[in-house]
Formats: sequence, C-alpha cells, structure tokens
Amino acid sequence: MAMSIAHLGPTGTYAEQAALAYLNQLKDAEQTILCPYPSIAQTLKTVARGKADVAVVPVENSIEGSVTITLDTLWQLEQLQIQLALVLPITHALLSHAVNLDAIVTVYSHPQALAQCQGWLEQFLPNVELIPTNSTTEALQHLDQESRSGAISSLRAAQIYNLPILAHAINDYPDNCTRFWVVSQRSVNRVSSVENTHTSLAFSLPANVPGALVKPLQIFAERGINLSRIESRPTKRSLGEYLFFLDLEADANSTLVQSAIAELATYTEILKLFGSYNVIQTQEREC
Ligand SMILES: O=C(O)C(=O)Cc1ccccc1
Repeated sequence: MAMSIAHLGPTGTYAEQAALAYLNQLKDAEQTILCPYPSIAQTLKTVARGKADVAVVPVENSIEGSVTITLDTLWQLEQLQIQLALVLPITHALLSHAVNLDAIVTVYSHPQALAQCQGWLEQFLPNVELIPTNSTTEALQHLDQESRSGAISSLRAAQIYNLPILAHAINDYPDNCTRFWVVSQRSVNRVSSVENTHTSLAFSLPANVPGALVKPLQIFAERGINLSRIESRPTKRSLGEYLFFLDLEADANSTLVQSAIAELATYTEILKLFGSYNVIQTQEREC
C-alpha cells in the first residue's frame, strides 16, 4: 500500500532513522516514501492536513526529557492519534572539516543534541559558541563553508554527507535513548486486534486551586493503573497555568481505562486522548 512518512529533515536525522525503523515493521512497505520537513511542528501539521499519512516525531529523551514542541503541537492539533512508539539508541558524533578539536570555534546542532553532549562540550570545547539548529543534519549545512565549525550529528549522517568524524560517542551518557511517536490522523473506526500497552492523554484543569491535580491522579491509582510519565506544560494563557500530559501503562479500550477516562472528564476542563499503542525497542539496546 502506498504510504508517505513525514519526519524531521534534511535526510540523515535521528527522526529519519526512526522512520526507517517504522518502515521495517510494515508488512508491505514497497511503495512507502519518506518525506523530510524542516521542523517537528511542520511534520505533525502535514499529517493533520492530510498531506502525509504518518509522522514520526521525537517525544522524549532518556537524558533531556520531553521534546516540548511535540507535546505542544499535538495539543494544538485536534486530529492526530499515536499509532506506535519506537525507542532508538542515540550516539552522537562531532563532524567537522577542522584538523583537530583546537581549531573549532563554533558547534551547531539540534538543542536536544547540544544538551545531551553538554558535559563533553564543557570538557573538550569549553570556549566554543553553541548554535541551535532545527535538526542535527540542518547543522551540517554550515560545515563546507566554515572550516572551523563542527556539528553534532550521527555516524550515519557523516556517511550520507561524506563528512569527517572528529570525535565519536560524545554523548554524556552511553545509554542515551530517544522515544519517537508514530502519529496518524484519527481514524474513527480504528479497531485494534492486539491489546496495546500504553495510552497517552493530556488535560487542562478548570481552576488552579490547592489539590486540583490530586483527584485526576487518584482516579488511576484507585484502579491500579500505572503512570509511566507525567509532564506539565504551560497553557500559554497565563503564568502558572498548566496542561498535564500523562502516559498510562494500559489500553484505552479496556473497560478499566474507559471508566477512568469517564471519571477524569468530570474533573478536567479540556481532555484530549492521543491514543493507545505499543512500544518497540529498536536496535536491541534496552533503555
Ligand atoms: O535532529 C535530529 O536528528 C532529530 O531527529 C531530533 C533529535 C535530536 C537529538 C536527539 C534525538 C532527536
């Protein structure tokens, strides 16, 4: 079946690696095409507008935590649903035409990659200017013109763009992993034959009062539903007002979760369900 997969580009990003891992899971991937987009928000909006079938977006890193633009955009767009989560091990390299580390004055990369290597950067390149880019491979566009610049990207990207590797495995923690979501348009009749292990949702609360979050959390505790993540994001309406993003270790199709969600709706202002899905660990390393 012909299918288009949107991901953060240009080609060679970790998101593209995750998209390829997703493609490998498909039974019939013959006519599947990968479509790179310049930002995570544009990747998600493309699917919401029906211009691509699925988006593969980073959502959380084992060191740096949430990719907030993914959560914020998913909250804003009504029509999207998570189909699958993929966990990818991430190993960063410093790519550059410079002869050695002493020659480097600037390092470009995606903010998550810069953050995941901050200890290494402080130790080996304490005086360089760090410049954030939309993706790790967008950073590579500077290297041919700027011989004293480096970019943090993957070994795969070094191979694709034929760029020299100045240092490798520069992430501060070796077990660096990123979780990606495969997201599609909400299909009303999606019936899953297998039980899903996770459900993601988000809500805002009607009033910022003491204990306002206690009841929503109790609903899950009372039913023995484990939460694997809770994240707050500003509503952007006023300072100190938050949205809460929850991942549950349960399937929203179960009667237990359905009753929890029905009760949760009575305590929330806006409640959004992002779907139930399974998690696949890729390339064998456990995170
Ligand atoms: O920029 C990329 O290559 C991405 O896919 C975003 C990202 C950056 C760093 C770690 C994981 C994902």
